[in-house]
Amino acid sequence: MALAGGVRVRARALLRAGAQFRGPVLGRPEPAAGGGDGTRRFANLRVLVEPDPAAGVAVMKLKSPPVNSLSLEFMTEFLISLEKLENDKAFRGVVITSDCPGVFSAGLDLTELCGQNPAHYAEYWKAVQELWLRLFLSNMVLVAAINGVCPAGGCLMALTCDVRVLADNPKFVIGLKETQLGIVVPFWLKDNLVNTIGHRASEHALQLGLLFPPAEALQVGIVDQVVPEDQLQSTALSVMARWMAIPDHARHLTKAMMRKATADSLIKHRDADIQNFVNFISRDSIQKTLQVYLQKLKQKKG
Ligand SMILES: CCCCCCC/C=C/C(=O)SCCNC(=O)CCNC(=O)[C@H](O)C(C)(C)COP(=O)(O)OP(=O)(O)OC[C@H]1O[C@@H](n2cnc3c(N)ncnc32)[C@H](O)[C@@H]1OP(=O)(O)O
Repeated sequence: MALAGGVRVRARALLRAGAQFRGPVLGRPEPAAGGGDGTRRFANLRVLVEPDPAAGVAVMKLKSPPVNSLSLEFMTEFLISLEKLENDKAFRGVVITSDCPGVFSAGLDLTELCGQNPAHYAEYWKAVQELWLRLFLSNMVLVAAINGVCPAGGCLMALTCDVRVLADNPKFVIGLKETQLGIVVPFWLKDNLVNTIGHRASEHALQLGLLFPPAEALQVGIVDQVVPEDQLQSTALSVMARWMAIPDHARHLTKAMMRKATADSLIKHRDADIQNFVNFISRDSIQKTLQVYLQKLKQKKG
C-alpha cells in the first residue's frame, strides 16, 4: 500500500527540506555505512533505524523528545522509514521501541489538536489513519518492545503490532485513556482493541479509560509478555526469530486475512471518519478540555 496523497506530499516536502538520512537509502544497494560499525544504520530526525540485514530485521527507535508525541512531522518520518523497510526485500521484521527514556509514546500530539483550523485537523487525522493502516497492514512481522509509558496514541501504535513485549516497570502503563480526556476512540481503534483483548474487557478498558500496569496488562492480554527491563530487547529479538522461522508468504497472507475486515471498515469510511474527527475536535467544549489538560501538563514541573 502506497502512502496516501496528503502524507506523500508531506513526505516529499520533508525530504526536500532535508530530513537527514545518515547512511544509505534502503532498497538501493550501497556499501556499508553508519557509525563505522559495518551496519546500514540510517536515521531521519525523529526515527532511528538500526537494520540487521543478515537477520532480516530492523529496530526502529522512536526518538522525538521529550515524549515521542505523534506530531505530523514525526508520523511522516516514521512512515518514510517504514516504507523503506517494507520495500526492501532484505527486511521481514521490525522491532519498534523508544529512544526516549521512560516513554514509548505519549500519543497524539496535543498541540496539533488545540487551536488549529479544520484543514489542519483533517490533515492531521488523515496522517493518524495512515499511520494505523500502514502498521496494521504491514507485511512484515512487527514486534513492539515497549520500554516506557504507552497511553492512547502510543497504545494505538503498539496495538497494530503482531506481538507486544512490555518492560516490567510499574510506571510503564499501557491503554486507551481517551475517555479520561473527554474524547472517544475512533471505531477502528476500538475494533483493534476488541480483536486483541475481547469485547467485554474492551468495554471496561475503553469506558473507564484504563491504563494497565505490567501485571494487569499481561492478565488482560493487551501485551503478550512482560520481562525485566534489561531483557526487553533480547526478548523482542528472540520473539522475532520465532516468527521469522515461519514461511513469509503463508504468514503474511494469513495476517492479511485476519486483519482485512477491520482495516476495510476504515478504508471504506475514511472521509467520513475524518469529517467526524474534525467536527468533534473543533467543538468549543473539547478544545477547552484539551487546552486545560495541556496547560496542566506544562505546569506539572513548575
Ligand atoms: C474522535 C476524536 C478522538 C480521537 C482520539 C484518538 C486516540 C488517541 C488520543 C491521544 O493520543 S490523546 C493524547 C493522550 N496522551 C496523554 O494524555 C499523555 C500526556 N502526557 C503524559 O501523561 C506525560 O507527559 C507522560 C507521557 C507520562 C510523560 O511524563 P514526563 O513527566 O516524562 O513528561 P512531561 O513533563 O509530562 O512532558 C514533557 C513535555 O512534553 C509535553 N507533552 C506530554 N505529552 C504530550 C502530548 N501528548 N502532546 C504534546 N505535548 C505533550 C508536556 O507538555 C511537556 O512539555 P513542556 O512542559 O516541556 O513544554
